Amino acid sequence: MSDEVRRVTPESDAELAFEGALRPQSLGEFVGQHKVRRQLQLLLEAAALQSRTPDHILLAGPPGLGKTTLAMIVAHEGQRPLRMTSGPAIQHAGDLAAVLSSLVPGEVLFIDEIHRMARSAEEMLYLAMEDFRVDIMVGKGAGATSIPLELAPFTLVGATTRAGLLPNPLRDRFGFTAHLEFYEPEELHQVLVRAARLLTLAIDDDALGEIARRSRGTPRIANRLLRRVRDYALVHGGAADRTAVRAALELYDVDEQGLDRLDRAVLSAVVERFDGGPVGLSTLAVSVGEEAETIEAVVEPFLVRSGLLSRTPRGRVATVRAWQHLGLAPRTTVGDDL
Ligand SMILES: Nc1ncnc2c1ncn2[C@@H]1O[C@H](COP(=O)(O)OP(=O)(O)OP(=O)(O)O)[C@@H](O)[C@H]1O
Repeated sequence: MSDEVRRVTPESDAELAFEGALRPQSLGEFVGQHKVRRQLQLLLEAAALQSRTPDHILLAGPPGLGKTTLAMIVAHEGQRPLRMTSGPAIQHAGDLAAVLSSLVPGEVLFIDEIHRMARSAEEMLYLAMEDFRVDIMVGKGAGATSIPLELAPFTLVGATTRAGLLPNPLRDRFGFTAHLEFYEPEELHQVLVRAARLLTLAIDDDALGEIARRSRGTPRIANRLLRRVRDYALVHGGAADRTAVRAALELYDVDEQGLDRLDRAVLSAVVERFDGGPVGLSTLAVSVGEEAETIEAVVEPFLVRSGLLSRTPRGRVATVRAWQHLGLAPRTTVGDDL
């Protein structure tokens, strides 16, 4: 995985521990995503009333929006054990069989980055999700036989940054798919108020508002910037106020709209090197020295949502707002109306 993918995932063990401490434990504590929360609540309550395992759940959306947190909440609210693994850790059907066959009744199985699981394992998962059964192949060639193995009923919670990459048969086996959206600044403000309280951090409300506005609509980034501002105030011996936020965010290359270095590199490439576009994803990725997957799953969703970039059938196009954001006069040819 590239550096920039890691950039939006936890950066270190310290950050993992920090995230763990701030993770909401219940749907009531989970900020924002109102529709998804109500839908999940209904699904969990219905399952509880019927004393059965909740349907399988697919959580889709950019990194850091709360997919892992929601998986933990599903387990916690239903007082069920949770097993966590990830697509890249399942490279063979046997890896999955080992996990599935050791689940206890009612367990929640969380598979992060489920789109990166091996194809052979995917096929095994279809049957497991539908019938709580797998067929284990024993032997090779003409003598190979399959032995059916009954599984304990479980709830699969899959997370993906790229729902479009999942094969339809897999997608169809989830009883519920939640598309997580970027958070509004007011919602991130609430996330930060809660984090500051849990960390017993003295920081003024204005400063929290400023961090919320510049956190790329992402709770993980909001919490991370809060830490950087805390560090800044600590080292400079001043208050954690709006001035400290501005100075800290400038130091970490976060601009007024919350764009970071890579966001701006992509935007500048489309505008300056490709004259506003359209430009294809792979050409764009090469020109900024980044993996296409990172651009597509991490950078673009936020630029599109911010009204700075458009995806068209012919490629990526910078909007008028993008030119303005970079302090340039918009060109006056095709694409300006986008
Ligand atoms: N709705 C929310 N309310 C409060 N905190 C949140 C919320 N969503 C996420 N967070 C916080 O943001 C951090 C990242 O969340 P989480 O790990 O669930 O994201 P993710 O979508 O699973 O990311 P990835 O795809 O990289 O695994 C956690 O510390 C979590 O506490």
